Amino acid sequence: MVDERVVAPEVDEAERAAEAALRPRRLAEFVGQHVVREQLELVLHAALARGGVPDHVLLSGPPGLGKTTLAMIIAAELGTSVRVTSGPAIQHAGDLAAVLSSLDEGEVLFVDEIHRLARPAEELLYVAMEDFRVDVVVGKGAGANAIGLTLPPFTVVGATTRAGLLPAPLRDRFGFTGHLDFYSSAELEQVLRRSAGLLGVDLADDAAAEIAGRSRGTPRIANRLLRRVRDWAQVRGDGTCDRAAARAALEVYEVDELGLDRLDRAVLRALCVRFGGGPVGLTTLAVAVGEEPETVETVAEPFLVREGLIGRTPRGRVATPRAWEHLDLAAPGGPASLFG
Ligand SMILES: Nc1ncnc2c1ncn2[C@@H]1O[C@H](COP(=O)(O)OP(=O)(O)OP(=O)(O)O)[C@@H](O)[C@H]1O
Repeated sequence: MVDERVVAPEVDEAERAAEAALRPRRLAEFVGQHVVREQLELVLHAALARGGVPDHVLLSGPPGLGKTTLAMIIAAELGTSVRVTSGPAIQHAGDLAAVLSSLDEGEVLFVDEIHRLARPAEELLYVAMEDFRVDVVVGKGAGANAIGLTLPPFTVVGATTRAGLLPAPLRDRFGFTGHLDFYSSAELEQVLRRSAGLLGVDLADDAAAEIAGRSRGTPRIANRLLRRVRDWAQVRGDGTCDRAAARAALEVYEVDELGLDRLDRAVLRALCVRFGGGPVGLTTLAVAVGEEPETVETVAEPFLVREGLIGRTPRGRVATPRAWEHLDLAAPGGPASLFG
């Protein structure tokens, strides 16, 4: 159930290509995130005016909000190319040394999930960021020798969903940190209209609003839902992406008006109906919906908490009045229960 979630904020390899086609290429096309955009624009344009490289950039925020897109945009704005790697892809410090020593002057090195770099690679990286130098070890055992290599200036763009997990020495090497926040519905509508144009989909305004409202503040989810609505319109409808098509398509995928899917609603319903609104412990709640506690905690709960549908207390999870309202149920002790 979890792997196929249409509202998952993560992406798999198959979807990457579809996403790449929808990526804004320049800052001016990047929707929303006004503060980060303006700050970045200053950093980049000042570097361009000086003819040097900008400070290293750290982008933090939940998945699907545009960190990779911004990294590509930074390279484009600087008129340079980008090398892409990620924390988990770098097994040994030597792998990172090889990447660093092959960088051309002014290039951007994008390190996704930078908080997942192994400690030796992390140390190598912050020395390289500070001094544009990397020590390459040649040979093995007693005969091993470290040779210092000077690197041409370059810019690291690091992306992380967990800025707090970055060790201070690495975090401090970033001269600019931008935090990406969830998008408003109006911003997501703008993302959707732009994507629809690129996909050749005729998207009615009310359909854009309908999809945006169910996209959990995340452009990746908005674009994914748009593709599902387009499919529905082609197969079941007459190709028109209007509000009726959007509603029907998203019903097929069990995404409700708030953007909750089947698992989210199962958790909410169990909490309200089976446990009378809680408090109930995570494990008990997970057993009630037939999932692992970790799945409930990492997949369903963050959005339910963010939406103010459930609360976490020291004694367990509790349903808020909004949860009962969303499920169309009368809250215990509420006015409706006096009569029901
Ligand atoms: N501000 C934006 N304007 C337009 N489209 C956007 C914006 N932000 C993200 N997108 C689109 O959303 C999709 C996901 O963006 P991206 O891959 O950059 O997210 P991410 O934060 O790097 O996620 P992850 O960390 O999971 O890789 C892409 O198709 C991208 O084009």
